[in-house]
Amino acid sequence: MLVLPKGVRHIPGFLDRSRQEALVEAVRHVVAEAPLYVPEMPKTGKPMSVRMTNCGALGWVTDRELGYRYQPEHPVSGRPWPPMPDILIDIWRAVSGSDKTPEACLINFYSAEARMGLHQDRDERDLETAVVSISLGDSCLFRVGGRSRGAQTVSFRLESGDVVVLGGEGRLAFHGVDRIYPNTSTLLKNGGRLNLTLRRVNL
Ligand SMILES: O=C(O)CCC(=O)C(=O)O
Ligand SMILES: [Fe+2]
Repeated sequence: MLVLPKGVRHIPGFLDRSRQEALVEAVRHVVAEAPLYVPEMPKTGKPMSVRMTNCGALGWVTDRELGYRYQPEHPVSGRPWPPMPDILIDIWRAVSGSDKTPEACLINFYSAEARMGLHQDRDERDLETAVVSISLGDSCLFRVGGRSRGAQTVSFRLESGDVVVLGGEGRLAFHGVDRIYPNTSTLLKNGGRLNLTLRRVNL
């Protein structure tokens, strides 16, 4: 049996197909207002392999000059992020264990070749409230470990409709996406994987 690090919760199949479809529709509206863009790593300017956008009051962005941060506007269009759809707030209420409302939803789009290296989510002022992560579309191999980079990690598949909660001792767990499994879902017409992470940013 797979033992997850303390505070890391995997909820397989949390969203049924019709809620997944509703969420994809909501993401389409967000992306129409706030297009996916290619984020750059701090200092090197190396492009990340995922494309990103956000909804909610604040969005997580990165570029060479200013690095990782939250800001209220899209870095390319300069416009405010679209509001957070109610369906996301409902999911947050159901699983986050927090009375506060999420301020940020980062939307990551992974094509077949995209990955995300092992990292901690620590650009928030609030490092206590859980991070809630929703997977849609193609499956991926997700890896999660402890609070130090060198700690042992476990890997498992995330499928469309799964939710992962990083809370409590798991809030600062290192995690990443090692690979996408192409053509494993029919949810997104053109394939790929969407990941939505809901976060509280300010205390
Ligand atoms: O795609 C995922 O499942 C994880 C995304 C992630 O870790 C992040 O956006 O910080
Ligand atoms: Fe993360």
